[in-house]
Amino acid sequence: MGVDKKILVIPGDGIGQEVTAWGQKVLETIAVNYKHNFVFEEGIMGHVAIEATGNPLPDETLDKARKSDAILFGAIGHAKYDNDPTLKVRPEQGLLKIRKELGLYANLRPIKLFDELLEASSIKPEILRGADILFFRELTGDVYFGEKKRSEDRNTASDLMIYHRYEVERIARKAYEAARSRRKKLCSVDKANVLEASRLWREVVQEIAKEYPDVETEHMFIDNAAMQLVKDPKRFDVVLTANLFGDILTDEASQIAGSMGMLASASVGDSTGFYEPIHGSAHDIAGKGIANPLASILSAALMLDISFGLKTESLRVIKAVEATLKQGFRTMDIANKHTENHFVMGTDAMGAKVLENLS
Ligand SMILES: NC(=O)C1=CN([C@@H]2O[C@H](COP(=O)(O)OP(=O)(O)OC[C@H]3O[C@@H](n4cnc5c(N)ncnc54)[C@H](O)[C@@H]3O)[C@@H](O)[C@H]2O)C=CC1
Ligand SMILES: CC(C)CC(=O)C(=O)O
Ligand SMILES: [Mg+2]
Repeated sequence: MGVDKKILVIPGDGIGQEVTAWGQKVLETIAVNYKHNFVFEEGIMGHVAIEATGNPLPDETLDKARKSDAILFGAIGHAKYDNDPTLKVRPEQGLLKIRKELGLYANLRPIKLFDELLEASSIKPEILRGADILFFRELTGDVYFGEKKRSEDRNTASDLMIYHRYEVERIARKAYEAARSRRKKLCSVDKANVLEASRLWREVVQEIAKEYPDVETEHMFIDNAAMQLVKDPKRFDVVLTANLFGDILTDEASQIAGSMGMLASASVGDSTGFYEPIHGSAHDIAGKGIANPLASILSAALMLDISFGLKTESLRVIKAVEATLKQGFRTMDIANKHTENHFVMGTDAMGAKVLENLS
């Protein structure tokens, strides 16, 4: 028996538009192959929404999001805002607001290296082989949501780094539960030697750790973690961290998987699930048709598994990606200059190869 699901697709800006089309096509193909009924709606967010309505997250999009079983998101952002920090209405506000409004406090970012991409990374293969990390990045607190201030003379600015006990408790429990079904190791990353918000974080994680005596807990400072991640990525299993640290560490960790274009994510919490690549709208390559669509396709796989419980279908998508890589097909970001038998192609050709491997 197939399942009925309502999926909201928010392509957003830049390469978000280009790659999300392939995440959606993969979901459509899975629906046909496994006789599910997926109904798709589209919503706008980010720069495109500001241009159309003046609002980076129009009420209509938020409304559709609340009514959906899952959301497939691309990316937001536009060079115009990056180049002019004085602009008050910004694409990123849309993404932050939808995360907060939907209570998406846990952002899962799996870092899994496909063997075929061992040579694509800037890190040595012997350091990378076997690396498999699951990040739990807190997503609705921290400096992203604390009070922002600018003095009247505009010469002083501050962003409040704020955490409440309950926010740390709920994401810590989720991370520990995940660690239990993996290698039973959890590393909590903070800056408790300096920051009061991190001291609360560490205190709460130490308390929650007592509920999970079967999981080995380690606490690490963010600066050390950033170094250890590239020195010896295999030492990590589950990494639990705050919003800002998780944002930065996972971009770094994308090099373990070969490219930003390979990393998918799932944001979960109080209601619907939200699935997106970890990358942004990538102005430098937007509109050129060369972005890697695999992060969006792998985000669709996470949706099938986490929101719909369709593990077989999710694995089918991952296998199709693996098969595509095994056949030597590569987008520019994961091509190895030293290998002759790679076929370097654009977004649409790569997406089409994955679809072929799904059929
Ligand atoms: N979740 C989101 O919507 C995010 C939005 N942004 C926004 O995106 C805009 C650009 O930000 P950046 O700092 O440049 O980060 P970015 O993640 O967009 O790009 C960083 C680098 O990775 C490359 N890259 C990213 N995705 C790729 C893909 N699928 N295939 C091949 N290469 C890929 C880009 O070409 C660029 O060189 C900004 O406006 C920023 O605010 C940034 C990060 C996350
Ligand atoms: C653009 C930010 C709001 C978000 C970000 O960089 C991320 O979620 O990875
Ligand atoms: Mg980021």
